[in-house]
Amino acid sequence: MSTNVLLQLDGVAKSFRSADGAPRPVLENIDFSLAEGEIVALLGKSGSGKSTLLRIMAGLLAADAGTASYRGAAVRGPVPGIAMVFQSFALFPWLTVQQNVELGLEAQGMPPRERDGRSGAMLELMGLAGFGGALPRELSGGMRQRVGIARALVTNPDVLLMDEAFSALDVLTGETLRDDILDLWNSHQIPTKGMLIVSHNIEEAVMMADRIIILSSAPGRIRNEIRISLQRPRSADAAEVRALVDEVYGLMTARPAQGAVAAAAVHPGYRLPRSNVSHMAGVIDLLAGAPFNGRADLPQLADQAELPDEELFPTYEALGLLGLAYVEKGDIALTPLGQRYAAAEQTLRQEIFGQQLLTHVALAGRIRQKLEQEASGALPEKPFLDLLEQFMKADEAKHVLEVAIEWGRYGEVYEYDFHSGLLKLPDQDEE
Ligand SMILES: Nc1ncnc2c1ncn2[C@@H]1O[C@H](COP(=O)(O)OP(=O)(O)OP(=O)(O)O)[C@@H](O)[C@H]1O
Repeated sequence: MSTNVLLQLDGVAKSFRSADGAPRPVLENIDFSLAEGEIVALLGKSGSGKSTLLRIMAGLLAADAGTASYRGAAVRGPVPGIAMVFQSFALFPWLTVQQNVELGLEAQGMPPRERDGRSGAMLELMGLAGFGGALPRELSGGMRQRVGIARALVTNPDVLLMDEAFSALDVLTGETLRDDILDLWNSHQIPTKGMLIVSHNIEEAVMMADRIIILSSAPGRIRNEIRISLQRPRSADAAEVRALVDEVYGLMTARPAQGAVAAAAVHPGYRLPRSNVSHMAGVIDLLAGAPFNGRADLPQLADQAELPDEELFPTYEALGLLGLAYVEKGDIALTPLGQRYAAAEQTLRQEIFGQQLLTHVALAGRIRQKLEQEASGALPEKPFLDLLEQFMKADEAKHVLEVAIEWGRYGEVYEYDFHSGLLKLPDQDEE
């Protein structure tokens, strides 16, 4: 591998303002480089700043501190040699496939005939021959993302940045597209020299990357780096691949204060993981039963759970927060309380859950306390949203409150009226 550096970040930091105007650090002290010949995957929890980092690299966003450079020159805006593929495809619906693909070439001032030749060749390479005249809505999700990738690659970028490019697609379509891109890369049919991919999918990262970087959250910092020296193409079933998936699982789910001892209450502005109660109960039941009997290797559990990593990680985190299970060295195990939950019938399950929620999730405790202080036992959700917006964007605050409401209703800690948007103490009369 050549040591020519394509992208480099030195001491990069970025904050966004929260609703009350206070800066909220999202990235801190990031040193990173992407060399020629490398594919690097960036993993991290939702909100750890992966997209922000990619946008800084692409010149779409300025860092507050530190520098971003491309081939030694500071990045101060979009750079012609760097192309990006988005999860949402980001196609113009009123333009044909070919017109979408040619956008970047047009911006470069390329004459129509040359554009036509280039886009035609790229459409063919991406398996889209014959679809140039179609509109995006006439295509399947997988085909649309092929257009997104063709649009990025048609400019012959030196560096390709992919932000969860496959996660909106069904598993098989995503894997096929990923393999196609790796084929193009391995066979040098594209001139791209380096790729940086953001993913939620550990297997995808292990299958593609020469290096995996794991970001910690709030603020995002580089927490781990794993080098992978396996030849591509790799087989998902190869023992080395499985071992790496295991290792990365372990690193991703490691919490600083973990173990059988339940964690302290998380801050009221903590981004509660988006896990629903049925996923949590499902994972507990799976873990408690045979063959796991209380402890499982994470990838094995993932196989059995039939849920994608995006759903499982928040669930592991939620179970950890609530002291029902913990993750350790690539395994997940039930705590004694988690065992009790697994053995209990519904009412006791809800009681255990509610108690843990009040003890370990400060937001739930706060809601309950404020409701108890109200003569009517009811409050609008607004003050709680305002509280959360001190720590996160409005749409995230809404999601976090939704999680707290779902968990609180299950644990019978408080009620929520979807019509009035009022939080209430549980109806005592029904007991
Ligand atoms: N323009 C913005 N204004 C305010 N806050 C922002 C902005 N863009 C991102 N953030 C916040 O920065 C944090 C990191 O966001 P980012 O999208 O980079 O995370 P991510 O790791 O890519 O998350 P995900 O995996 O969910 O896509 C989040 O808390 C997000 O709300």
